[in-house]
Amino acid sequence: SGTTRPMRILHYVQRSAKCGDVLSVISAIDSFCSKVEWAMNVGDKKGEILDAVVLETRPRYVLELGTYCGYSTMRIARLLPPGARLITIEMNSHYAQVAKELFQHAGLDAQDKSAEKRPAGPTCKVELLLGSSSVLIPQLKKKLDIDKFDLVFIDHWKVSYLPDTRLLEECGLLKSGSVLLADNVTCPGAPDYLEYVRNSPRYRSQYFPSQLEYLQVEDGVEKSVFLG
Ligand SMILES: CCCNc1ncnc2c1ncn2[C@@H]1O[C@H](/C=C/CNC(=O)c2cc(-c3ccc(F)cc3)cc(O)c2O)[C@H](C)[C@H]1O
Ligand SMILES: [Mg+2]
Repeated sequence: SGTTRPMRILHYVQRSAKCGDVLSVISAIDSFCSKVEWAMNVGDKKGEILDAVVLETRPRYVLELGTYCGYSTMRIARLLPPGARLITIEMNSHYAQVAKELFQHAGLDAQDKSAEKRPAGPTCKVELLLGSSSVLIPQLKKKLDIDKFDLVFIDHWKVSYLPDTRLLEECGLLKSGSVLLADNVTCPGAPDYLEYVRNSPRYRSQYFPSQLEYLQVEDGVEKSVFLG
């Protein structure tokens, strides 16, 4: 069988992005996906909103739901100070593998946390967990010694945004001031999630209009601050 789209992205990056240069990997993915083959990365326009929220939040503990090829993982990781931890959850082993190889090319010290033997304590910034968020979220406190997340980037299946947000609340993984940033709240849309964060007294929500990655279609991201 042929190659997959994530593999074609990886091969393009390996051929055309500078090793160890995360910015050149990010721009190589954006040029491939705007000129050769569309892919569902958050992209450069919404990516700038993501960057601004990361810089404004200065998070020490970040969670990403839906790694896919790791494009947004790299956008976030490059802006984190040493000592910060970025946990990204991906249920598809092929996508997780491609993301890991992209992290390697970018020179991001990423660890596959699903590997049994792992060095004590966080030795690296990006921790890629293979599995479903609904299974892994309840295990994060115990397995990774994480108490609360300062920032959560939500970009997995759109029907899972709301149940996983409720799960994060129930597992006590959000503190007053925690920021949720959700991609695609307009296209493809996450109507039940939007209704929840915009009407719940526990969140202060704000919509950032933008465009769907690599296209002239309207999309946007929703930033919701948990009020405790
Ligand atoms: C238990 C399940 C939940 N738990 C989970 N636990 C762990 N990993 C999970 C879970 N659920 C999903 N994943 C992983 O996350 C990724 C999934 C990402 C999904 N993203 C979209 O669907 C999208 C669509 C469009 C779009 C726009 C316009 C169009 F015309 C077409 C497409 C644009 C966009 O920016 C988009 O992000 C990855 C593929 C998948 O394996
Ligand atoms: Mg998305």
